[in-house]
Amino acid sequence: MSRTRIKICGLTRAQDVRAAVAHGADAIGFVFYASSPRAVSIAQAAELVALLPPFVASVGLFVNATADEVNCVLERVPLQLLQFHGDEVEADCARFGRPWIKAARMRAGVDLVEFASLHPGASGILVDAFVEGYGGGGKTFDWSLIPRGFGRPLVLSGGLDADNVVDAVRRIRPWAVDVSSGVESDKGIKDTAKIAAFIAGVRDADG
Ligand SMILES: O=C(O)c1ccccc1N[C@@H]1O[C@H](COP(=O)(O)O)[C@@H](O)[C@H]1O
Repeated sequence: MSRTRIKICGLTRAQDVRAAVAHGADAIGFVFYASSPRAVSIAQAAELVALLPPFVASVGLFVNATADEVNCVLERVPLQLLQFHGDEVEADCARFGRPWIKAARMRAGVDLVEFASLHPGASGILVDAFVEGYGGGGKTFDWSLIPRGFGRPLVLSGGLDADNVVDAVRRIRPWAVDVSSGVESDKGIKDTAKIAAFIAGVRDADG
């Protein structure tokens, strides 16, 4: 069984980037959504991305951004993966020539297979709880909405933390997990001990 990849999202400080990398994160997410308390400026993101060593991916999170807004970020920040977390359709996501993932906001009635079929070019489908403000709400959802044998790389997110991630990984066996609130002491401020415990939990579940 392959190792579950780990993305830590919503970083705003150099020490948090260093901590996530030191504890073994595979990817670091930067939020380019002005309404988020974790939003970073282009200049701030460029400085933080420069701290990443080889083989730790930089991910840019966007919510209903215009092409100009995304291109403006891409001109200054070397992002390896784009995460679209709003109401974007396939064409909105595919126009930048970069690998991308698409978030599904999960609640009763969402058909994940149908959702995924509408985003054939996505490298993976991220599942998050349906919350006001599009994401980063620290809220779990009913994991039984994820069909068995989903067939696309699945990124599990939404209210994960060190306490529930072991069970989540054992039950769902996602390609990757993504966490923001569950490793914070305050919005946008990560807690090194929580990052360490979260990553240890994933490794424990991987066995
Ligand atoms: O982090 C945010 O502020 C954010 C804002 C808007 C959309 C998505 C956002 N974050 C993503 O939300 C999920 C779940 O986060 P949490 O662990 O429940 O806080 C995750 O994929 C973040 O990347």
